[in-house]
Order: sequence, then C-alpha cells, then structure tokens
Amino acid sequence: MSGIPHVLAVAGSDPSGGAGVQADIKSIMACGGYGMAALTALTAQSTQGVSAVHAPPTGFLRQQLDTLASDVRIDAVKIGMLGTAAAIDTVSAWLDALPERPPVVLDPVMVATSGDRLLDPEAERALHGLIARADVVTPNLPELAALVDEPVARDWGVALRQVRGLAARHDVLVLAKGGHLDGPRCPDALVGPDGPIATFDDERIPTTSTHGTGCSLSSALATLYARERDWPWATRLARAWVRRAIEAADALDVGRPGGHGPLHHAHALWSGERPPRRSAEPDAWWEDIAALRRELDEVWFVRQLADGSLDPARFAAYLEQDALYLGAYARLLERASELAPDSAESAFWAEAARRCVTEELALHRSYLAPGGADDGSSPHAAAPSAETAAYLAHLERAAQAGDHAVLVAALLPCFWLYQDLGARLASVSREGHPYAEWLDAYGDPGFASATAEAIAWTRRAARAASDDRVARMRAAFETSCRHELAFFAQTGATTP
Ligand SMILES: Nc1ncnc2c1ncn2[C@@H]1O[C@H](COP(=O)(O)OP(=O)(O)OP(=O)(O)O)[C@@H](O)[C@H]1O
Ligand SMILES: Cc1ncc(COP(=O)(O)O)c(N)n1
Repeated sequence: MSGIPHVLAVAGSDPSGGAGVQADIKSIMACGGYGMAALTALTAQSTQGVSAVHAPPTGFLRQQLDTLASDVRIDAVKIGMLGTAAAIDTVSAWLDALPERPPVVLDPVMVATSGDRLLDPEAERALHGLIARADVVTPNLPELAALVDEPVARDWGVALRQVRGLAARHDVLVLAKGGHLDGPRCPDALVGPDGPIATFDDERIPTTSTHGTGCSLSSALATLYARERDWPWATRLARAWVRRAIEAADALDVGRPGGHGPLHHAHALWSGERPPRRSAEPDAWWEDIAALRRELDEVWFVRQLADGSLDPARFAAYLEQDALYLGAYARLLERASELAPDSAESAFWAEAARRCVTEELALHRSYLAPGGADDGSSPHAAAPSAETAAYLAHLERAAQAGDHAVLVAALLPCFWLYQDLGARLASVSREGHPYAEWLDAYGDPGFASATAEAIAWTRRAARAASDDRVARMRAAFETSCRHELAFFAQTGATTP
C-alpha cells in the first residue's frame, strides 16, 4: 500500500459542489486520501435547495460498484444519500459480496439542510439493515430521531440516550452531532453500545455556510480512519478539520444570499498545510487522557487545595503518602538514569532524582514537621495506602522489566500531570493562601522545564521504538495516569 488510502464515496451528486459526492471527493483529498465516487442519485440542487432528484436504475449502481471493486483496492467506504430502499438494499448486497469488507462510515442522509427530502420516507426502515453493516453511523438529530422513532432531541442528554439506543441495537459506533441544537455550543460524541468513547464540545460558529457539513465530516472520518486506524482519533481530526472549513467558508462567495453556502474544503491545502494527522507520541497519549485530566480538576482534594479550604489534617495525610511515593519514585528515576541510552539523558534522570529528594521531599518535611531535622529521613513512617502501593507496584514492574522506553513512559505522568495541574493551581496562589508555598512549588518554571525535558526524552524513546513497544509505552503511561487520579482522590474519596 502506498500510504495514500483509497476512499470510496457512495452518494448522490450535488452540482453546486457543497454536498454530495462533490463535497466527499474534496474532503477525501484534503484529508490525505485518493477519492472515488459511485453515484446513487443525481440532484438538481443549488445553495437555495433541491429542485429535482433523478435516481439511475439500481442495476447500474451495482455495476459501478462491482466494476470498481474488481480493479481498485478500497480502504474505506463512506455512504451518503441513497434515495430509495432499492438503493439501500443494493449497497447492502454489494458490501456482503465483498471478499473483505472495508471500514464503512454511513451518513444516513434523509433531509437536506434546505429541508428537502433526500430519502423516500418508506426507505427509512430499510436503513437499519445497512446500519448493521457499518462501523460508524453519523446521523444528525432529525435523522437520529427518525431512526429511533422518537421526537427530535432538543437537548444533548436526550440525544445521547437516543444515540446509545441505536448503537446498542446494531452494535455499531454512532457519532451524535449537535449541529442542529439551539444554543452557543456544538457538541458531538462518538458513542458505542456501552456509552460515549469520545466526547467533543466546541462553540457554535455563527454562519449560514453549513451546506454539506455532514457529507464532509463523514468523508473526512472515513479517510482519516483509513490512515490512522483509530475511531476516536479519526473523529477528533475530522471534526477539527470540518470546523476550520466552516470558519474559512466566508472566503468563498458561492450562491445568492438567503441560501446555505458551502464549506471551504481547500482551506488548509491552499495555505500549504499537510493533511491532518495524529500528533506524535507522547503528545497523542496526552490528548487521549483529556477526560481523565478534566476529572482530576474536579477531585474534591484538588478543588479544596486550590481554594484554600482544605482541612490541614487531610493535607498532611496526603503529604505522608506523597513523601512515601517520592522516596520510591526517586529510586526509579535513578533506574531510568542507569538504563538511559546516552549520558545526556542519563544525567537528566539522575538530576531529576536528586531534585526529587532535595527539593520536593524537603518541602514535604517543612509542612509535616516544621523546623524538624533535615537528615534525609522520611518525614513520617506512615504505611503506604492501597493507592500508593498500587501506583508504586506498577512503576516497580516497569523498572524490573528493564525496558528504558516503557519505564520513562510510566514515570512521565508524575511530571506532566503535576506540572499541568500545578500551572493552574499556581495561578490561584496569593499571599496568605494557606498552601501558597506548595502551589508555588508546582508552578515553578524550573519544574516546567524539567517536565518539558522529560517529555522530550520520552518522545525520542517513542520515535526509536517498534509499534509493539510504543503500545507498551502508551499502556504504561495511561496506567500511571489512572494511578495519579486515584492518588489524588484517595484523601478526598468522601466529602467531609
Ligand atoms: N455552526 C456550526 N459551528 C460549528 N460546528 C458546526 C456547526 N454546524 C455544524 N457543525 C459541526 O458539523 C458537523 C456536522 O453536523 P450537523 O449536525 O450539521 O450534521 P448534518 O446536519 O448531517 O450536516 P448537513 O448540514 O450536511 O446536513 C458536526 O461535527 C457539527 O458539530
Ligand atoms: C446529493 C446530496 N447529498 C447529501 C446532501 C445533504 O447535505 P446537506 O444536509 O448539507 O444539504 C445534499 N444536500 N445533497
């Protein structure tokens, strides 16, 4: 494979170029794929609406699909307007006849933005058969309502419930789209039978140029999935790309006022950007744990630490555990130093281990035993909690495996999550705040630059690693992040 995925749009034609296969091909190209199209229907359409629909015989649709598949490798399929139950059945039968079914994104087009119908009402039932053959379905809210036979959702909670019902019914992923909601936000969610697996929430862009957003998003998703092989990532990238195409739409001047103009599909291409792609490791891991990071901000202990209302006894209990943790963590940093592939990196981890003991543990001591002896001993002989023990056991296992790349990935969250949280906490520090010294320490620029360096060494290790080792690095990183969350939550599991 050349690395450029072949993406087939099975959809209708929109001569105005904003929706349908015209939008599909533009989106596929902009997202780094080779675009192909089999036509299900011709529409007479402009930015003002649809004036006629002509559907070729379904035998001809099948012939387009078979002729293509007998020659060209198809890496992903996007299905859009189908028009009739007969076309739906034709596409279902063709998918079943393929020796290997490629990933399928189904945009169940029923009604255009202009309000014109693009699917026979009696064909809605037949769509369920095709949904069961798709990997992801991308209905807008009115389409979703028709598919679950309920009124159109007016709030996001209802939409998510409907989407989950559809996902469970057909065991598919459903992308719930908030484009049709009222209000200033435009949320989307990728939902499986067990609930959301990725959620997104952006501001609504004030514009009438939304003709073809659904077509463009689903084509971008099929293309980016074919390249990235990860639905949440492909969704994130596709949404971000569509959003920028909506934002850039005013650069175009297509159609008379009063209609719905197209997106600017070439917005990034014309400014010389490469097609969207997933960020490199470990930045990709960081984006993957966005929900966990939000959860961390909401931990009761963190909120009360920030506003200064935290009970000092609870803070002391946390510090005792943290001191125990840091003592062991410093030894593991030394192990990373021993395993490092060169002296520059080795020096970094050794220095991090030294700072961990001399600066961070010293700060703990000053809180736990003001004026106490600075003899390097642990400030308190508390026993490790279950959370501390579990986190350290995970890190010890990574160290014992002797794989430098996996160990540094496991050690990284203790830098990164603290630095990220610390930067926010430092901004609320003020004179007289009971935990000012603590907040200031984590907002320290020295700690920020050490974190940046730890990220850079991990990035270098990931670049040199095999796919399999990168997967182990990622798992080690994510597990450490979950332990960090549990660690913060341990003293605040119950509100006082
Ligand atoms: N005004 C807007 N601002 C920001 N994002 C938008 C806006 N309108 C739609 N979107 C986004 O565009 C994508 C398509 O959503 P939408 O709900 O409009 O689908 P659709 O109705 O199928 O599209 P179409 O307009 O092609 O029928 C979603 O990711 C949605 O969040
Ligand atoms: C051929 C064709 N396919 C799909 C749509 C839906 O797009 P939109 O809802 O943005 O009008 C359309 N208008 N025309």
